[in-house]
Amino acid sequence: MKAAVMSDSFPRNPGTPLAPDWFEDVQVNRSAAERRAATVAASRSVKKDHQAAWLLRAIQCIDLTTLAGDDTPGKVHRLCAKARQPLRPDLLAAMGVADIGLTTGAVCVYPTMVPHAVRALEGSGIPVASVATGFPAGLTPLPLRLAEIAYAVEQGAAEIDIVITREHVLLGNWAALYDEIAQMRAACGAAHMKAILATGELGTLTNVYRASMVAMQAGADFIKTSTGKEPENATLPVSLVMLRALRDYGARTGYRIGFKPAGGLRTAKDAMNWLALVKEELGNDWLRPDLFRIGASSLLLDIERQLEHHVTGRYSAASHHALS
Ligand SMILES: O=C[C@H](O)COP(=O)(O)O
Repeated sequence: MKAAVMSDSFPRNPGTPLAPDWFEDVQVNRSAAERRAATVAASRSVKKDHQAAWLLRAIQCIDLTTLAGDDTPGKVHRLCAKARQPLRPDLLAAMGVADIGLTTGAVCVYPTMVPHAVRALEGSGIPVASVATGFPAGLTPLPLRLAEIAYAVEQGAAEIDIVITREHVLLGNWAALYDEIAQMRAACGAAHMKAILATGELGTLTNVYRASMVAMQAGADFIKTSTGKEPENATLPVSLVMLRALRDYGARTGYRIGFKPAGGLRTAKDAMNWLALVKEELGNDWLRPDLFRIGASSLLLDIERQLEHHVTGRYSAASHHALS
């Protein structure tokens, strides 16, 4: 099946041999990370038109997601229609951006929903991302997890969001973690791989740094915080640690890795905080869909309401908006 692909505007991370000396001595100080994250959120002062421009950028970076047990082809079709046209044409016109072809960064679904999403997005250039590898817990045998990746790719997914075995991190079994992620990367082939660390289940920020580094050494194209199903999802301190890890990896190897916070990001203010954090840590260059995604099922709804308020001076009820 023909599918959109993530643009390869820079060389893809090939990975490195496992190098524990890049991370074993690292100890992350939680209160320092929390202080720094709070400073970035508090110092953010983007207003009016500038804020609208940032929210449009956030939309371009959303992986518009549905990962629910009651997903149906119809629901996926509606989600894809929203991905093609995330904002009402009158709002786009009022902001002077009717001609930019605004879409979300991708649509993210379960493997059996991939063909429906590929069909609904045909011709749009919007890639389909599929979770795989026994999402969300990842506790199925490795051959089945690899076969699931192959299935999703075969159905047309251009991006695969894998989950890691948390046990390997909690036991410090870096070789096992590296080996499974490297095999997953091989199974992805040309599809880009986002490695979900499920940071809410890794115990410490030091583990978050170490797991991030192993995932990148094993060839991850993106590192992603959460599945949206853990008790603690994306947080700013966790994201800060992951951004530092990918900055360190880039300094050592020259490769650029993408970052995807996901889970619990629901408000325009959340989107602004994460954009500000990425900008502060990595610069404006990183605020583009091939290096930054926000995984979210309901964030678009609030961004749409805020932009409507920006244009009209009024808020509409959430129920007036199509599925976001
Ligand atoms: O990968 C994306 C997440 O599953 C979305 O989580 P959310 O439903 O909390 O936005």
